[in-house]
Amino acid sequence: MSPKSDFQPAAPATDPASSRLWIKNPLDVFTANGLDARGGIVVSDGKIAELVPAGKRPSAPCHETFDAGSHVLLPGLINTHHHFYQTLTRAWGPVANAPLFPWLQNLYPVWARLTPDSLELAVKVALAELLLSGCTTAADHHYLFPAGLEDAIDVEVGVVRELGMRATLTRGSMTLGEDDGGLPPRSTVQRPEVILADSERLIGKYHERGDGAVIQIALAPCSPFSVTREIMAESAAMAERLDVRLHTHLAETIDEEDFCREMFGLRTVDYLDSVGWLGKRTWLGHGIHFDNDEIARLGAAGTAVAHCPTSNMRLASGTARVLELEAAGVPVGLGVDGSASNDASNMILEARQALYLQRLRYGADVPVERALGWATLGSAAVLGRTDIGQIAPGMQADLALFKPEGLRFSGSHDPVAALLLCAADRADRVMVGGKWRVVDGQIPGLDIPELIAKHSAAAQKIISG
Ligand SMILES: Nc1nc2[nH]c(O)nc2c(=O)[nH]1
Repeated sequence: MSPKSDFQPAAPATDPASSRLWIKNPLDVFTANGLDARGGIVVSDGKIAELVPAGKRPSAPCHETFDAGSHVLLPGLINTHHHFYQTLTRAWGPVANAPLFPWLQNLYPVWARLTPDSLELAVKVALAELLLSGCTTAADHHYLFPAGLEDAIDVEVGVVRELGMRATLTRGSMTLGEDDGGLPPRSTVQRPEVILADSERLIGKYHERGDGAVIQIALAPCSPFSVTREIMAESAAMAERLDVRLHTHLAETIDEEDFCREMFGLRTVDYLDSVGWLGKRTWLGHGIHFDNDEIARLGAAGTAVAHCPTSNMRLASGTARVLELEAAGVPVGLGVDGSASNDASNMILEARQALYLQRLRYGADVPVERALGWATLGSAAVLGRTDIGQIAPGMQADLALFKPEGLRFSGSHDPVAALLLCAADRADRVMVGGKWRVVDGQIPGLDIPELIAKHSAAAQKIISG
């Protein structure tokens, strides 16, 4: 039976500061902080104005109500690591069974054929998929800038704004080509001065600071085997000067660890330290192969980790030591990783994967709520944000509402646990900054069949050359 709802579709409020929406009496709620919001929450001016305890009403009148009696209410999920462009190369046969290095070596020449149009479609598919899975903020690591696609990040900004999400767009880079002992072909690397100039331009043009930021820019030399030490050090210096975050892949595979030893004579964390990256500004994609001493050093430095369980299983990269990282003080969030190594952009399913992978490592008493915590508050900390990732007064009204209904939920009891244990894969409603961006499981205004048709054609073209 569908719930009774007196929700009015998102017409712009005449006086947004005074308009109050009560998302009322959810079936269940996970606030990520232990606060009681079983009576619902009040949204006003794009933020969470009030939590309503069980059995109570809001402290002041509300102009609208949305009856959430059949919804589980979560903070909007936050994805900390992706490569949006890779939706064009999902489940590609030649690398379906390959580990990271050969996977990359086969894919680089394909990705070198990206164009502004194909990137735009790829980003739209990735973001639409994320949004429909309850994700409200996503970080992307874009590191391919072939001729004609110098404005890749500008293209991404346009799509993020169109879908009404938040994003941390990282200006990736590759400078260490095959000829110099790196992994990527020469055609995919850029000159450092080009990278640095574009990075500074993007920060000046798009980077928003403070609560409610929609677009943030971070600097992201790709990985130890694809960049020079110089671009790592220069990016760190720019990040310090312009006060933005730093992102890279680190400790993803044993091949990478071997590369660092052979190329730099260092283990990965020593390498990170040697280029000025061991600090609070930095979050690392994957972060799997650390020894005890390295975990302690990362924790002391406040360096964060984006845990990407599905990709790590798909590429057989290893299992991140998430509980030990957190115990040492490392902020940990979740990332779906690029769609060529996941191959889904689904944040609620990623939380399930994280739960199960970490249970395999640490035992069945890793709670469901801990995995939801990585996908919300943990991920917010990884991106350096204190205004999202939890349901609390003053936070941005970024929310994901799931309906545990249908065959896969039939017979389930605890609604929050059921989201992960019964494999919820689609949100019914998603709100970003007080605006509904998913309504009844759909993105208003987005023609998904048309998007799939265009995206599939672009995917075919990039593979065919
Ligand atoms: N999982 C991934 N790891 C990477 N390392 C690197 O240099 N690029 C990638 C990537 O795209 N995915």
